[in-house]
Amino acid sequence: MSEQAADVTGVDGKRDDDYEHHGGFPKYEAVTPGPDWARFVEGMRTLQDLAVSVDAPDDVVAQAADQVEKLAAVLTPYVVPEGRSPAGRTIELPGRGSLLMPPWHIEKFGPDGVRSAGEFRRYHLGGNGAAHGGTLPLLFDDLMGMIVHAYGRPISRTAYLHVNYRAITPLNTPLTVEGSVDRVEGRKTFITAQLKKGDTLLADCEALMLELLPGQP
Ligand SMILES: CCCCCCCCCCCC(=O)SCCNC(=O)CCNC(=O)[C@H](O)C(C)(C)COP(=O)(O)OP(=O)(O)OC[C@H]1O[C@@H](n2cnc3c(N)ncnc32)[C@H](O)[C@@H]1OP(=O)(O)O
Repeated sequence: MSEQAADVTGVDGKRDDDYEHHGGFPKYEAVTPGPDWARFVEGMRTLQDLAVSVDAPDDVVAQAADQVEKLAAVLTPYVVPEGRSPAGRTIELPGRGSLLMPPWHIEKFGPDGVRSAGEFRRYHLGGNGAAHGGTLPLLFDDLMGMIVHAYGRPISRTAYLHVNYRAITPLNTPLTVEGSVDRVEGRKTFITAQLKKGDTLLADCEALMLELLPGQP
């Protein structure tokens, strides 16, 4: 697994020297894991989809439960502290290789904004074929974190996230989410973003990201 420092170049092209010691936030570095990590994550995503969509006979569920317990036993010895797993740090994988994140891939990442594209899957079902309303703030919040980072701002946390649901967000349909910094006022970074299906606006979001003070968690 190779590690590379995250790009913390600011909008003016200068490195933000405060970046490394802002707040009490752990330092994350992008990684390129071994060849089977992508297959493992995608397999786990398929399992997540199946876990919320099957109605199997008891003996099949028992078989599946046995295998899940065996898999957990294989992996448990390798648990590491936050920031050391490839999950969430594998930039080239959908959802950065984290099962928490919807499996979307980053299409644009820079000081002028971040765009990512992907689909919500069966795992993300809310009701009547639409994505669960809580999955949209998850998508937006993660995007806000990337936008503030790509803009070269010091580590910041979401103070608020205001989501307007404008139309039903379908599953298994290509979508895009894109946002950028509107303005910076001291510790405050104001960001807006939109979720779209083609040209159709599904949801928009405004967030305030607050730069952490030294030692803030
Ligand atoms: C390689 C991969 C990259 C990876 C890059 C990784 C990036 C990580 C991104 C993580 C994003 C997240 O999801 S974070 C998780 C969700 N967020 C959280 O859990 C945050 C919980 N809240 C907090 O910790 C705190 O409230 C803070 C740190 C946000 C703010 O506390 P504070 O520092 O004491 O600030 P405080 O004095 O209250 O406020 C400062 C100023 O902001 C204003 N303010 C504060 N909160 C609000 C609010 N909700 N709405 C309006 N205004 C507000 C105040 O009025 C004040 O304005 P004035 O009087 O100065 O004008």
